[in-house]
Amino acid sequence: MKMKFTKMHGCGNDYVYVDCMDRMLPNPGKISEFVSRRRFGIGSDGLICICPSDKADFRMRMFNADASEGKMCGNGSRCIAKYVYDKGLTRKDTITLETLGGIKTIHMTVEQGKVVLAEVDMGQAVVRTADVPMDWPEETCVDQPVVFAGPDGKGFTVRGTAVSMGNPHFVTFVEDVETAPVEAVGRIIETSPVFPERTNVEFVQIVDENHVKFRVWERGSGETWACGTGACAVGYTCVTLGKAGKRGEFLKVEAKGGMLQVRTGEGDAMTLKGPATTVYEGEIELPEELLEESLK
Ligand SMILES: N[C@H](CCC[C@H](N)C(=O)O)C(=O)O
Repeated sequence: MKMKFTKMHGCGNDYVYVDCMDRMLPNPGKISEFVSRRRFGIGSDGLICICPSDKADFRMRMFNADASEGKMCGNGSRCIAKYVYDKGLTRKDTITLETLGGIKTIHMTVEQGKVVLAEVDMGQAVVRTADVPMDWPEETCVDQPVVFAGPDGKGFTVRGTAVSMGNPHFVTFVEDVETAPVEAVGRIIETSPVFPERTNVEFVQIVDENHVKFRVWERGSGETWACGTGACAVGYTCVTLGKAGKRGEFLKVEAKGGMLQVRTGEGDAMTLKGPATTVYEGEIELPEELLEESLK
């Protein structure tokens, strides 16, 4: 089967986008794993399917590079807005998007007929550990020392905050993101039994009161160059702990691949703003085995 796709990214968080308005892909998780391979595939952080919805204008299904399905994707939502507007699937410059993490509203900035910037109402940041989910004795884990098991079996402590943005995040502060042990520590935290559904992990450096930098280890995809839900978890944590930013104002949250802006509003309602970029369109032949597996 040949699959048409569009390669898009938000601050370097790149996905393969497929129009599934008429028909959902068979075995999308496996296709995500296949196309995501950096050297043997198209190369991406995962696969995003644009589907019809009976609750919103469109529906997003997003798959990580390891085939697992994600509940919400901030950068993906912005790119979907660009996709549907630029391709004429909608004429509205504000759309609603159904995700496994709830219905999100996206406002677009259009220049010369194309979307250049999109702002997403990301919903509420939630710190109840039962909702993250996190296996933790307290109702919340805000700036708490958490013990994880190292590869040698010995425990080590990371101070952090567990936040759900529809998907789980663990936010920790570091002196310098360049030298932060993103892969070594990120992988351990991602797969620790402390997070029964695994977690995304953000390493944050304060630059000044209006600007922070972060690197992210994503559940199911490894280190990515940006993460929209992660940026919101970072923005929320910075404002709540008084480390940077002000409630009701945008904070610059800089990812490895570019600048995102995050606002923590009334009732912890989060807003994410940033660019969305189309790289190229293509067509790929999918091996029959991939598709056959879906019939089992
Ligand atoms: N990159 C995405 C999040 C992917 C989430 C995924 N890694 C998971 O929670 O399983 C974002 O922009 O929000």
